[in-house]
Amino acid sequence: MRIGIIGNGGVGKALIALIHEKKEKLAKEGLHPLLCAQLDSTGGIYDVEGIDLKQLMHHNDKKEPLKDFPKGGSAGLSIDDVLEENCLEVLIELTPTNKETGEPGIRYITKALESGVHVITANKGPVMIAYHSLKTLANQKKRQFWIGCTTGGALPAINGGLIDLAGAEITSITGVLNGTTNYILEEMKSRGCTYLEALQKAQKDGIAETDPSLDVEGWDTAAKLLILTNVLMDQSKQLSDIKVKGITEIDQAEIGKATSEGGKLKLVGRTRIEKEKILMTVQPETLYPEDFLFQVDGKNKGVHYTTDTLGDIAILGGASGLSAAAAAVLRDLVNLHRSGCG
Ligand SMILES: NC(=O)C1=CN([C@@H]2O[C@H](COP(=O)(O)OP(=O)(O)OC[C@H]3O[C@@H](n4cnc5c(N)ncnc54)[C@H](OP(=O)(O)O)[C@@H]3O)[C@@H](O)[C@H]2O)C=CC1
Ligand SMILES: N[C@@H](CC=O)C(=O)O
Repeated sequence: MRIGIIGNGGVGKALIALIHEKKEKLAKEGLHPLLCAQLDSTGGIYDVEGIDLKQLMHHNDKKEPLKDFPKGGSAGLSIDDVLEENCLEVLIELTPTNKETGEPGIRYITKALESGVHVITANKGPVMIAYHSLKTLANQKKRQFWIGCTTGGALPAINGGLIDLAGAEITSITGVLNGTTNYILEEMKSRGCTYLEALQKAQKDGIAETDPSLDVEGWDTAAKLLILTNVLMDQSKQLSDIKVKGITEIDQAEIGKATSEGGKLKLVGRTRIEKEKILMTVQPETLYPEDFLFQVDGKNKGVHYTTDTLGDIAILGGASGLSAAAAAVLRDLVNLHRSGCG
């Protein structure tokens, strides 16, 4: 399977390492990913014979830009240059999330699908802004569009909803969907860290967004809630339809109050139907032991669906992390292969 990757940040580098590490396991099910192209914002590498992953990992360890890779590296290499070669079967899109425009992700995904290339993305921007049109384009082109990493990385929230809740109507979605804020709140509670110390730790571990205000102001949770709602409840909501409050004003006193009441403060996203209207909120809430998501601690996340025919379904775990996010992208690649494509 000839693949290309756009983005060589935390997730991109972890994905290269994971594909290399899992080579034999993947080969056992007939999947042989051949990385033919990788791009960042300054250029990239194109090699139709397949980029040597070990050499690329070494290059990444030295923090050298892709354009300086000895075989096939060039400044200014673009997605158009790569797609013109007609070589790729799958494009993996890993550029930063832009919640206002969805760019550059929307542009890259559109170009790839138009060229008949399957797409996997971890980038929430294009999915929250243009999921239905991108999915329609993918269907028209008989190509696949996988988004399993966009709603909590390793947490199988969206694929679980799409595949395992098929045929049921989802009547509400509740999620603790952001590992960074969950981790910050727990560090503040259990270690008495300040908000800023805990945020710096999350940034050091690579789980905070490139722009961490997306995490702490609640926008990452809102983006994931929006994707789950639009995709699983067939809605066309926008970010502006969600009432969003983050954790930036939470202090030790509020955390202490929740603890003394036997609860835990968490950043919770909710979609529910009231009087036939969809209501969506993201805000800090105190959860109690009887809540499905009470046990979601540390960098973990969780989602709770109520449905008409399948009852209550909760999915918990999937701690945020670069390798975990890369593994969620690989999961989509394996499922794409299992579906008979590539
Ligand atoms: N980190 C995590 O745990 C998770 C991340 N995600 C999502 O995955 C995506 C990638 O995350 P992450 O790897 O952490 O992000 P990083 O910021 O670490 O990396 C982003 C990469 O995209 C490249 N890039 C930026 N703009 C462009 C452009 N216009 N054209 C080509 N390449 C570009 C950057 O290149 P350069 O270095 O040259 O600027 C960089 O290599 C994001 O959308 C994020 O929301 C999803 C789940 C979990
Ligand atoms: N910043 C996010 C990473 C994955 O989406 C998080 O903290 O969960």
